Amino acid sequence: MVIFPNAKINIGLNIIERRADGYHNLETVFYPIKINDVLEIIESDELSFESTGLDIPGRVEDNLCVKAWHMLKKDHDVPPVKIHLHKNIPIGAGLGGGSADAAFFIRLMNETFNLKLSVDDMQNYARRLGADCAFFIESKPVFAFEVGDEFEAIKLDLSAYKIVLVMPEVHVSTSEAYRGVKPADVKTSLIELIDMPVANWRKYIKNDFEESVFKNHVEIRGVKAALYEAGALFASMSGSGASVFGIFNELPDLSHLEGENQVFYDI
Ligand SMILES: C[C@](O)(CO)[C@H](O)COP(=O)(O)OP(=O)(O)OC[C@H]1O[C@@H](n2ccc(N)nc2=O)[C@H](O)[C@@H]1O
Ligand SMILES: Nc1ncnc2c1ncn2[C@@H]1O[C@H](COP(=O)(O)OP(=O)(O)OP(=O)(O)O)[C@@H](O)[C@H]1O
Repeated sequence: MVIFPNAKINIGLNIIERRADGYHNLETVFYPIKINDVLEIIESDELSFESTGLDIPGRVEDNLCVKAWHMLKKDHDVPPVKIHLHKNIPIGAGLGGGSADAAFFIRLMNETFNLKLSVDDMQNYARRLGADCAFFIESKPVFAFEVGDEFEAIKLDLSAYKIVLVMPEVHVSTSEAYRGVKPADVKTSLIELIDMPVANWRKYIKNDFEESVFKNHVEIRGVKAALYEAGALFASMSGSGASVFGIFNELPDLSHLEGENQVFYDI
């Protein structure tokens, strides 16, 4: 069976406090976008993993799909599978690609082997693999809090707009990005701000990672400025970077950015 894990963007990201376990409490809005990997599992005699498309750094045994299989195997009588992942979602982009693969792998195993896991069960498994992972079980727009794995549904529909994403030739490590931020409480929660018209977001909605990440990677700041110059109503880095998205009324011409960056139109 084949499934198509999708990426996310973060619309606003407030890092509120550092926790005793080293993680951070935050608030953000996760919004699913149409950049997809392709993930297939076939029942087999032994567990195997192969990938095509973008190179995935790290060892196969650390791939989140493989980790997800071992985690499920502990609690359920599931057979070995041959896993094929075609990787399209840029890595180190703040798009949650690895987390999406893991969550969609859990969904695929649940369906294929009739594990009868509820959405809650699957989210609980997903949270064990990464803070971002649980969102991808349903992959619907949500306001997220705690470490980014508790949710409140929101009615955010950006389908009337054109979303464009620019991925510079830079990778940003998530843990390094967290180390660069000084957590602070917020005056008005993002769950209220997100209800404003998109054209007002620029004034009020921010991503706390931008300040420190832009300091180390000026080219990312340049991409954000270029999106506003091209007419974006709102532009922001996603998650801990390096990708930057823009929300437009009409598709912009970003051919001047295409040389040094990968540009995804209408995602
Ligand atoms: C930046 C975001 O993408 C925003 O949505 C996420 O917070 C990152 O989520 P993720 O990649 O699933 O994160 P994990 O794989 O769980 O953790 C990677 C590293 O990020 C840091 N981390 C992550 C999430 C969080 N709420 N606080 C943290 O401090 C920790 O240092 C952790 O070691
Ligand atoms: N299936 C996978 N796809 C991509 N990376 C994976 C996968 N499994 C494990 N990883 C590891 O996770 C690291 C980061 O992956 P990912 O693409 O999720 O990062 P990101 O774009 O920064 O996302 P996030 O929004 O979660 O910060 C990679 O460097 C890789 O070593």
